[in-house]
Amino acid sequence: MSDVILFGEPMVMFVAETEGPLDEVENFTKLLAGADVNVAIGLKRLGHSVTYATRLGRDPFGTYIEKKLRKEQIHTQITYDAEHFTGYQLKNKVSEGDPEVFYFRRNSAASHLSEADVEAIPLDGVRVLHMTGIPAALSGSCRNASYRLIERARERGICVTFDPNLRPTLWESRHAMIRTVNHLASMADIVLPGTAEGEILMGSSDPAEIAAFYRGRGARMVFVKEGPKGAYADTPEGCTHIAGIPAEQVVDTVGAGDGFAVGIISGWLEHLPVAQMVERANAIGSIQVTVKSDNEGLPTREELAAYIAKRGGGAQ
Ligand SMILES: Nc1ncnc2c1ncn2[C@@H]1O[C@H](COP(=O)(O)OP(=O)(O)OP(=O)(O)O)[C@@H](O)[C@H]1O
Ligand SMILES: O=C(O)C(=O)C[C@H](O)[C@H](O)CO
Repeated sequence: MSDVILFGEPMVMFVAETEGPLDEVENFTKLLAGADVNVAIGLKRLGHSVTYATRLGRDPFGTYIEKKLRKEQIHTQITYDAEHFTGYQLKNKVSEGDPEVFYFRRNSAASHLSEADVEAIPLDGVRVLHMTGIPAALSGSCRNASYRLIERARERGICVTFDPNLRPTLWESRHAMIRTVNHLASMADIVLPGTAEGEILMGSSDPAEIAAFYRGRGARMVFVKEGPKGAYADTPEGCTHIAGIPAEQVVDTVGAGDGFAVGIISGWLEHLPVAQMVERANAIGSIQVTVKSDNEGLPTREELAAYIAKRGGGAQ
C-alpha cells in the first residue's frame, strides 16, 4: 500500500555535455527524465511510499528505467510492451534561459497506456493521486487512462493533485490542449499551474487571477508557481504570496515545477500549514535549478532542512 500513486511516461534523457545546437553536440550524459517520475522520486526521498504506473518497452532503455526505479525503492506497476520502444529525449546545455528539449516518444510504449492499465492500479489506502497533463497529450488511449484514473480516485475520496505540465509540441492542437488540461484540472483538489501556463490556459499571468480561475472550477487549493519569485497560494486559509529561495547558481531550470509539486504533496500528506508547504515547495524548486538532472538533486529530509537553514525559508 502506498501513500501516493503516480502515472506517466518515464524516459531516458541524454543531456548535452557542451553548449550549442543539439545536432552538433558530441557527448551526452544518460539520465532519467519524466515529470511524474521526478515527483515520485522526490516524494520517496522524503520518506513517503509511492507507486508509479507506466508501460515500458522490452529494450535496454526500459531495463535502465526499471533498475532506476528499483534503486529509488519506488513500487511499480509496469506493463511490458514487446511491440513499442521506450521513449527518450535530448536536452541541450545553456548558460541562460530554458534548455531545448527534443523528444523521441511518438508511438512509444508509454503512449499505449490504456484504461485497462490504470484499472489494475490498487487504490486501497492511497491518500494522493498526482497527475500531470503530459499523459493526456501522448495519445487517445493515454488520455482515456488519465480520465479513468482520476475518476477512480475521486470515487474513493482520494486527494487528486494536478500539474498542467504543458507540452504544446505533443498535442494535436492548442485548442485540444487548453480544453483537456482545464477539464482535468477541474477534476483535481489541488492545482499547480505556473504563471506562463496561466497565460495560455486562461488568458492571464496574474497569480491571483489564475488561482481564482481554478478555485472557481472546483479546486480546494491552488498554488501558482512564479519562477524565482516564489509562489502564490489560494486556499481555504486565505491568499498569500511566499517569496522564493534564491538559488546559488542556476544550472538547468527544467524540473523546478516537479520539485515544487514534491513540496506541496509531501506537505499536504504531513498536514503542514500552507505557508510551510509553500516554503518547502519553493526550497525544492530552488534546489532543482542548481543541477542538470531532473531528479538526482531531489533532497532527502536532512538535505532539505540543511538547504533551508543555509539559504532561507525557516518554517520547517
Ligand atoms: N531560479 C530560481 N531560483 C530559485 N527558485 C526557483 C527558480 N526557478 C524556480 N524556482 C522555484 O521552483 C518553483 C517552480 O518553478 P517554475 O515557476 O519555473 O515552475 P514550472 O514553470 O512548472 O517549471 P518547469 O520548468 O519544471 O516546468 C518556483 O515557484 C520557485 O519556488
Ligand atoms: O518533458 C517531458 O515531457 C518530461 O517529462 C521530461 C522532464 O523530466 C520534465 O519535463 C520535467 O518537468
